[in-house]
Amino acid sequence: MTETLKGRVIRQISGYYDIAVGDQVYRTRGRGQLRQSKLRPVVGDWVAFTPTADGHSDGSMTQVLPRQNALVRPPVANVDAAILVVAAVEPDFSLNLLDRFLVYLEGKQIHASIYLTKTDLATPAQLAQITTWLAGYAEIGYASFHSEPPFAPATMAAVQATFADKLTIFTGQTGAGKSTLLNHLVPGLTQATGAISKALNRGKHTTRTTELFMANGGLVADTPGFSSLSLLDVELTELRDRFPEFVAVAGQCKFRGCQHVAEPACAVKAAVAAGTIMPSRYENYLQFRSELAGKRPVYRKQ
Ligand SMILES: Nc1nc2c(ncn2[C@@H]2O[C@H](COP(=O)(O)OP(=O)(O)OP(=O)(O)O)[C@@H](O)[C@H]2O)c(=O)[nH]1
Ligand SMILES: [Zn+2]
Repeated sequence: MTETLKGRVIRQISGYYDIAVGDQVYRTRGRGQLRQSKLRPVVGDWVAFTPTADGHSDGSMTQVLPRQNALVRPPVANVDAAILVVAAVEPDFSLNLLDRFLVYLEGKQIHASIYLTKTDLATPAQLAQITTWLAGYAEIGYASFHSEPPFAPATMAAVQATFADKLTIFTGQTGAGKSTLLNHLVPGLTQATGAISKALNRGKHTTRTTELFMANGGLVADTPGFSSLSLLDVELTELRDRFPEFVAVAGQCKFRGCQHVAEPACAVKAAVAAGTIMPSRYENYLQFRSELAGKRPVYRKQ
């Protein structure tokens, strides 16, 4: 009788699931009752499985354990942390897009850190403006990193130090520099990816999805394919809860259900007027609200 082990799906490829238990990786297939259950395993899932006697090939996965959270595009479960990669220029820095990503991640109970790329391409004036903004985000609780010149060892070490015992995703706009940054943070990552694809590609069609990499005692994932259109996945009345600095003062609003829009004696509006909440955050809140109000309730049917 083989024992049942618990591990974490780090890669899904051509019908196989690679499961990490510490540093050891087991290749498994989903089995009977798992196939019947509706819950399909994704990377990041904690699962139960029985390895074969040699421990390395064709074990069977029997159970997907409950998830703490799950991203849909791309599918990743049990995400602890996110590094939101934003470029200073090319593509242009956008507070609106930054807030959109943060709102999305807050919905998954993920408080992101921000990494500013392409500092070498920005003018000193642009950099000064952006770092002032980022100081405002740090006060909300969104720490940020940036490096001049790019990828300085001290900055890389500071980011790597956040990885331990966590699953961290790298997300952000296409072209912001996620993959480039990850290659600096996880040396050998490109080669490892190539080696895995080659080992599995026995002349058959190979499907690859997001993959988790072991780094500094944790797991990291690149997440390509995020579209800004899909980021506002929230009910209109719940949007306010995704702005931590609003939540922090909302207890002082006169009305319990205050949406911080037209209500009198609103502590959020008072804080914006006093300069303790960034005006751009409040403006983006209002803009997201009007976008959500204009949406047809396609998700509310069931
Ligand atoms: N000058 C400069 N170029 C950079 C920097 N970071 C990334 N790039 C370049 O920006 C381009 C896009 O970088 P990627 O790492 O592919 O961006 P990505 O976010 O992974 O993009 P997607 O895979 O499309 O989501 C590449 O040509 C990189 O070489 C930087 O700090 N400075
Ligand atoms: Zn209010």
